[in-house]
Amino acid sequence: MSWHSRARVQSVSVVHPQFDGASRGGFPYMGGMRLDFIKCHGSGNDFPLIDARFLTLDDGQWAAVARLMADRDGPVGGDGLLLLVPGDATHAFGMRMFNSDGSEAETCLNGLRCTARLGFEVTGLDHAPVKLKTSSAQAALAEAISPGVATIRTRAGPASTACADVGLVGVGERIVDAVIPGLPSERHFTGVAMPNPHLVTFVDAVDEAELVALGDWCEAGPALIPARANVSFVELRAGGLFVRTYERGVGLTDSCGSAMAASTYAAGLTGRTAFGAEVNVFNRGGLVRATAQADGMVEISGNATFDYDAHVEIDPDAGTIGAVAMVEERGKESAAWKAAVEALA
Ligand SMILES: N[C@@H](CCC[C@H](N)C(=O)O)C(=O)O
Repeated sequence: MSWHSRARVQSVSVVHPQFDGASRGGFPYMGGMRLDFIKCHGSGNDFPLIDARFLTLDDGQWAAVARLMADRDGPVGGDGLLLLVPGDATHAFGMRMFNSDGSEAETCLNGLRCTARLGFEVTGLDHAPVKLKTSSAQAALAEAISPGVATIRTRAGPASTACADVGLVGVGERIVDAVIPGLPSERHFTGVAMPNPHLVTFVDAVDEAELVALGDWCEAGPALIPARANVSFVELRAGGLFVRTYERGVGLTDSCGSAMAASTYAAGLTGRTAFGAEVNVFNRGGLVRATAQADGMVEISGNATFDYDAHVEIDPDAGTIGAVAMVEERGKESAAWKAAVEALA
């Protein structure tokens, strides 16, 4: 497949010696660093993606980089930051994901497709288990969902409905299609951990103002759900689901992969769709194809589009970011995804 060509592997150069593992720790911090990145998206969920396998920033610095690079009013913008990181004995590589508020998520399934694509490019593999923050997922190159669209299939799970996993406190063992006592909503929700926390409700029509109000309420980290949650309103549509998500640490997004996985699993669990059947999951950014199994495993096929390559000067300690220096626009890929979305409309 043309998109799998190993044409261009990003080299990430760090200008300041403090961020070179060899010289770290003894020098006063005098300035910033140059970070090379790929601006990518999965189903409209967009991120700067950095090959961080050889970088040694600490967690606080990565959180600062995420806030600077994913700031919608800043020079890059995105729903968060993706890092391709080293694997271990059983994973060829790994992924870390920071939300735009700097918090680190357990997973990001739209981001996983993009990160896996880069991981495949730098390792030459075409499938691999990928190490996530607290779990593992499978990823593989897949047949293009539309001409010219780089496509990755992922398998993640098992999804869990245990409140202890979802982070719901004081409401019993599980919430499946039920009112959640203490949540300011009369709707019936299903709590799902993918393993990041999701609250999913099926609605006749998405009311964005209501979704945002509820998402904002969860963002405050109330006693009911102190680690917060991603909240999704889901419509059953001919041929599939339409998912609208307020993401933890981000806000309203064009799409959220783990929310689409959680919604597909919740739809199967509540008999709205059949386990084992492939479902089209539509969102504001396009669509993915998802299959949930009764054992909680969820497979998703979708785009991993690289829009451009660039670099930026950043000083995470001072909280400053410079202008984006464009290296290469990947216009054909962006156009192929645009055409795919238009064909759906
Ligand atoms: N966009 C992601 C999910 C990102 C993490 C989420 N906001 C969280 O904090 O759990 C996806 O595609 O799954």
